Amino acid sequence: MNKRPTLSLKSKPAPAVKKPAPRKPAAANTAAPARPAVANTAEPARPAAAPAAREPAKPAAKPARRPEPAEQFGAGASPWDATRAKGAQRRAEQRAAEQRAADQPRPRPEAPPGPRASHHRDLKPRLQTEFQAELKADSLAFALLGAATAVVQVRSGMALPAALAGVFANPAVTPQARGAIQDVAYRAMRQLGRSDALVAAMAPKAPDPLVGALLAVALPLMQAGDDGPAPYEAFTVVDQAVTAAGAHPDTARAKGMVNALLRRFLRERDALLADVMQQPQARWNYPQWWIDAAITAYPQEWEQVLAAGNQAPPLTLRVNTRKGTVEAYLAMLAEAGIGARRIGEHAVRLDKPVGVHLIPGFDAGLVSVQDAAAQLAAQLLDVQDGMRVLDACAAPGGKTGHILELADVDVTALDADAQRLSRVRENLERLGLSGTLQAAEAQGRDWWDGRPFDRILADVPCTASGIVRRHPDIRWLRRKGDTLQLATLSGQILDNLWQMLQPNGKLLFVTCSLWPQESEAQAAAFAVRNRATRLDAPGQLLPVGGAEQDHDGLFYALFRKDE
Ligand SMILES: C[S@@+](CC[C@H](N)C(=O)[O-])C[C@H]1O[C@@H](n2cnc3c(N)ncnc32)[C@H](O)[C@@H]1O
Repeated sequence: MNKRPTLSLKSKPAPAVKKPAPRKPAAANTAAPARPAVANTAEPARPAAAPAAREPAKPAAKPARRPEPAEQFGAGASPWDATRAKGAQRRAEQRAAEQRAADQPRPRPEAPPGPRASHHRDLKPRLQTEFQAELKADSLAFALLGAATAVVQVRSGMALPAALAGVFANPAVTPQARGAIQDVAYRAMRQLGRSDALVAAMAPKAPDPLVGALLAVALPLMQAGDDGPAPYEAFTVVDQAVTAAGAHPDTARAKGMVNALLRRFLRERDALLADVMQQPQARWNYPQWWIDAAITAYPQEWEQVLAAGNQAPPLTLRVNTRKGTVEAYLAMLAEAGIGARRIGEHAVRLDKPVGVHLIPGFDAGLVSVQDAAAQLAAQLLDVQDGMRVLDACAAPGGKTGHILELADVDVTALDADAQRLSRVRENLERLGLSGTLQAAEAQGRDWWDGRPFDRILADVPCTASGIVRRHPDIRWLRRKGDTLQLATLSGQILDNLWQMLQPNGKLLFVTCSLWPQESEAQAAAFAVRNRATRLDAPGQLLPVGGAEQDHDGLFYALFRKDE
C-alpha cells in the first residue's frame, strides 16, 4: 500500500531571492451563436462537479478586507495612471456635477430607465444584475453580457466562481449558455491586463464598469491567446458585443463607443498590440506586484511560470484503486473513445478535457479529478492500515479521498468552512469511503479529543498562486500583503498541529503557493521552532514543464517528530 510517489515532477527546493535586470477580420455574422464547444471543461466553474481540483483558500482564511478595484489593478502601475493624477481632481468635480445633476430631474433620451453604473473604476459599481436582457440565450451577445457581469463582480472583489454562480442563478441562463459564459469569463481573466491596456490606449477616459467589462470579455475573443487561436471571427465579436451593449441599461448609451473602439482595434490591431505589449501587465496579464514577486523568487524561470499560469489546465484523473486498476480504467476510456495516458502511479491525463459527468465511471467513484502534483500528497504521507490520520484543511476532500483509497485508516477531515466540508462528505460518498468530518479551525484545540495522530496533512490556506491557471481570477483578487497575512495564519496552524502529532509521527506541510514566504521560508522556520526533522519531499514544484510535467505549482515539506 505505501509506495513512494513515482510521478516525475520538476521541483525547486529553495528559490533565490535575487532580482535580475529585468493575432483576421471576416464577414460579419449577425446571428452568431455562442459556441458551447469552446467551453473549457477543465475549468472549475462547475464547482460541485470538479471536486478534487485544488481550490483557493476560502474567505475564512482571507484577509477580512476586500480590495477595492483601484487597489487590485495596482495603484501606481495601471495603464490609467497617467490620467489618474489629473483624474482625481476631475472626478471630484464630476462627482459634484453628477450630484447636482442627480438632484434635478432630466430626460434620458437614449438609455432605458434604471440606475446608472459609476463612471469611475475606483467607485463600487452599482450594477443591475437582476436585469433580464432581451437576448437569445444561445447567442454570443448573451454570453458576452453574462461574462461581463461576472467580470464587474470580480473587479469589486468577488471570486469568479461566486460571480458566475450569481449570473447562472438567472433562469434565462440555459446549461448551454453557462458553458459559453464560463468560457468567455475565464478567457477574459487570463487576458485582463492586456484588455485594460488596450482600452486605455483607445478610450479617452475609463469606461463605466459594465462597458469596460464588456470590452474586456470581447477583446480576448478577437485575438489568439497563450491557450490557442482566436475562437470567433473578429467581426462577429464586434457585432455581438454591440448587440449586448444595446440590450442592457448600464451599457446602452455606450453602444456607439463599444462599436467604435472594437472596430478601431480591428483596424489598428498590430500597432496597438505592439504598443501595449511594452507594459509588463499587458505582456504577462498579471498585476505588477505579482510579476515582481515571480522575478524575485524565480530569476531564471519567472517567464515560464507566468506563461504556464495563462494556459488552460489539462484534465488529470486519479484512479480509485479500491475499485479498479489504472490499466482497467485506461481500457474503459479507450472503449469510450476517450484518448488518455498514464502519467503517475494513479494519475491518468485525458488528451482533451471533457465535462466531469461525461468521464466514464466518475459518478460511480472509479476516478476523481485531481492535478498530478496534488496526487503526491497522500503518497508522501506514507499512511498504513490502522493509523489515526488528521487531514487538517480538508475541503473539498481531494486528498482525504486519496488517503482513504491507499489504506484502512481512521481519518478526521477538519475544515474551518462547514459548507465546504459538506463537499468532503459528497466526495467520500461518491468514492464509497468514510471518515469523521469536523468543522473547526486548525489553529484551535477545542475540537481535539486529546488523542495524538500518527499522520497529519496540513494543506494550509494560502494565496493559491500556484493554481492560477485553474483560477485565473486569483491574480486580480489578491493583494501583495495577503502573502504575509496567510503565512502568519499557516504558521499558527502548523505549530498547533505539531502538538497533536504522535512521537515518530509525520506531518506533511502543503501549499498551492509559488511564494517562498508561504512555503520554503515557512517550512524552514517551522523546523527550527519545533526542532522537527525534515524528511525527503519535493519542495517547490514549479508549473513550467511540458506535456510530461504539466502540473500545478504545489509545495511539499515533510517532517518527523523525533521521540
Ligand atoms: C487548499 S484548500 C484544501 C484543499 C484540500 N486539502 C483538498 O485537497 O481538496 C484549504 C482549505 O483550508 C480551509 N481553511 C481555511 N482556513 C482554515 C483554518 N483556519 N482552519 C482549518 N481550515 C481552514 C479552507 O476552507 C479550504 O477548504
